[in-house]
Amino acid sequence: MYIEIDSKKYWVEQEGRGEPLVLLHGFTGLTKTWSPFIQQWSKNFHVISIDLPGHGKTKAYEPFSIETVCDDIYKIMNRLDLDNIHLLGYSMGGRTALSFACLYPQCVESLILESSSPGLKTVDEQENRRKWDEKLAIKLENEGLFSFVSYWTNIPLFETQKHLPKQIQNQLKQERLSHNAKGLAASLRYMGTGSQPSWWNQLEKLTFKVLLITGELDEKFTALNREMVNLLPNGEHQLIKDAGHAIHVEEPQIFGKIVSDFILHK
Ligand SMILES: C=C(O[C@H]1C=C[C@H](C(=O)CCC(=O)O)[C@@H](C(=O)O)[C@@H]1O)C(=O)O
Repeated sequence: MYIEIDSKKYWVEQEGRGEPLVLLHGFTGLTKTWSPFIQQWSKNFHVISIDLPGHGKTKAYEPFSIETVCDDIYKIMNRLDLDNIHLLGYSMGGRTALSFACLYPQCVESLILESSSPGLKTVDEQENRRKWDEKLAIKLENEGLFSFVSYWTNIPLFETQKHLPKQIQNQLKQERLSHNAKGLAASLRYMGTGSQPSWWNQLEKLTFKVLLITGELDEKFTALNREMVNLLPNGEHQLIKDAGHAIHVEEPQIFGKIVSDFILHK
């Protein structure tokens, strides 16, 4: 279904009954990212998946920011009459979920972050990252989606995905190719890692349960999350053996159970 927020149209999918579990995909992902888990999770939860701006069926091309997207998610929650949500985000979706949790902590029952971060600590790091994301956005606009997806699929962060069955790799590639260059470029410019606030100093204020999940082969985000968990009053970090950045793709059985058990307090 579409939910109109001001001039934007957010694509939102819902399944199941119970406590609300809101799912936010990563860069180049979409609601379909979560398809393998919906049947399992919707047995116990009211699962809500949202296409973030620049992705999937959501139509929101004017300038936005991670803060304005969080404001929109808050409005979507109100439209759906949702109270305290369990919020799960992967990578960019995790940065968005953590941003929402810092801006609207009263709305969050629990937070699950897969391979994500609170942003960059210094202004220099943010500026340098904005330049990197801008170069990527220009690459997208100049070379087109197919060329960008070929590049993106081959960045070192996703090296572990090369060991996945070809069918899974192709499915991922088709998901990335289902977008358009303009939307992904907007996402890089307006919701890139360098464009968001740093939430590092807010982590200690988050009193609800927070589960951090990283793959042991994803050294960068595992190191970041080891630092994050020490700042969270009610946090835990699960390290997934032999997995890289996209644990939900590489170890779906383990990932699906970890999320269910965490929310059900098992
Ligand atoms: C390459 C880096 O940053 C990117 C890595 C992951 C994020 C993401 O959402 C990727 C999802 C996917 O393609 O599976 C992305 C983001 O957070 O926006 C980052 O740009 C890095 O080394 O930080």
